[in-house]
Amino acid sequence: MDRLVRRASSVLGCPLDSVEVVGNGRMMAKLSSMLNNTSHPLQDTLTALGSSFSERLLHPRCVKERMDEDRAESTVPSCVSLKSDWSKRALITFRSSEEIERGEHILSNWDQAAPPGESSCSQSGSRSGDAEMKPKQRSDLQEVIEGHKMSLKRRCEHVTEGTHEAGSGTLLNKIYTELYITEGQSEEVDTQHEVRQLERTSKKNIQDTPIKCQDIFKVLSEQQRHIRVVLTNGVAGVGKTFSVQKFSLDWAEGLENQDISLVLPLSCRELNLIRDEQHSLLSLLHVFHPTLQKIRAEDLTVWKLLFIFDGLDESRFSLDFNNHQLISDVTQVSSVDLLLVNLIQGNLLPSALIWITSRPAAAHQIPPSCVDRITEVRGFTDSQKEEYFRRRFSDEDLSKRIISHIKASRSLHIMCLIPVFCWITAIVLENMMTRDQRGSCPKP
Ligand SMILES: Nc1ncnc2c1ncn2[C@@H]1O[C@H](COP(=O)(O)OP(=O)(O)OP(=O)(O)O)[C@@H](O)[C@H]1O
Repeated sequence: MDRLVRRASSVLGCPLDSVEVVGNGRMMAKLSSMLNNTSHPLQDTLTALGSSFSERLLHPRCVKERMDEDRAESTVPSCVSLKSDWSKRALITFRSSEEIERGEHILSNWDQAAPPGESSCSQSGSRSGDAEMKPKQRSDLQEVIEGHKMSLKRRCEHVTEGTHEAGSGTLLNKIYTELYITEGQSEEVDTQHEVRQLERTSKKNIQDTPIKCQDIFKVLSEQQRHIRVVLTNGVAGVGKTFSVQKFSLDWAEGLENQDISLVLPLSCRELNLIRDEQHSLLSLLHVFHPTLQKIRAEDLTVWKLLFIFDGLDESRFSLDFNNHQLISDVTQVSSVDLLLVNLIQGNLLPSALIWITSRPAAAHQIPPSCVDRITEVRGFTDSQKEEYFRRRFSDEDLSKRIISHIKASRSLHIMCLIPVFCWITAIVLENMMTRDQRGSCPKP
């Protein structure tokens, strides 16, 4: 760190005892190695971190002016903060997650630009203590991510349907059938008979924009901005939890959304169990994802996280988005509903992605101003229904018979729009068609 201070003081043109650099450990290691690289001045890289940042930090004259200005205003700027003996020391702080993230990004690009096998440290001929820490830290973090992926894979690869014991069920990938999901949602309140409602839902509207489950956080057109919060609606049994499970499994298996560092599913029903407890966001993660015990508060601010709150309709929390205490520190202990509100509003971990699933009647709990994309799980199209039964039964003849039986019954065919009805139908018809009960098979 001394070495870093010495180099910073010479680049900033300030006396040695007037500079102190504090911040995220990984960032420090990076800065340290940059400073050792004389061919890559600090100014260039820090300038890229943003104008307000660079104005305050970079130009020695600005630093001096800011020191005087800030002393006069006695306010603490976002990047250069003052200690009580400010007249003597400039404290350079990487405080907000955005600054750190932007810095990390730029610095890692810079790392990649270096000739292979030639780190900034090796160019200077020596390694600082901080820089030596870096690979170790990085591999520790990578280990945590890999451990979490393995644990999530174990949790998601088997599905439990009906009254099966948890974990005893079938492989998700064997029975998972693609669902029809659209961007936006149907707004009208339906007063029709349920079967009629389903019939109408099953007819595709030309204005519906289909979206794949794995793409819900992707910017898909030029008009769209960064998608931080996604709210997915869908009626009972339509496949919201299955979608969450498939999304998580694909991530854990390294197939989709690999730009996300950690996918963190949290079932609202399970969150209810700690409704009366006090937690910090960090301790809450430790409770539901014990493999993450090793992660530290600063890791949460630099990683790209995705929190999934599945089944908002089952939540017993009262989420008050208008009148609440502000929480921005992942170690601050508070009630769980406060943590949820601050996370969803972006006060806590502003760069974290949030996915909430809900039955339509409960979705209004999230203010539209917090939501960047609404999607709706609509169930199975006709071809997806058939695909479902083909996947479910390895006996091709049986699946053919079941499909033609369903097609022959208008109401059964319509009801199979909802996957849970497909499951019930599959169980009942398999039982009737495979046992010697053909005579009692329900007539279409
Ligand atoms: N994509 C799918 N592929 C195969 N089966 C599915 C799929 N989606 C749902 N199912 C079947 O439907 C059942 C209900 O699905 P799921 O639990 O995901 O519904 P949900 O929308 O979360 O319902 P709820 O609102 O009641 O929680 C599953 O147990 C499974 O049998």
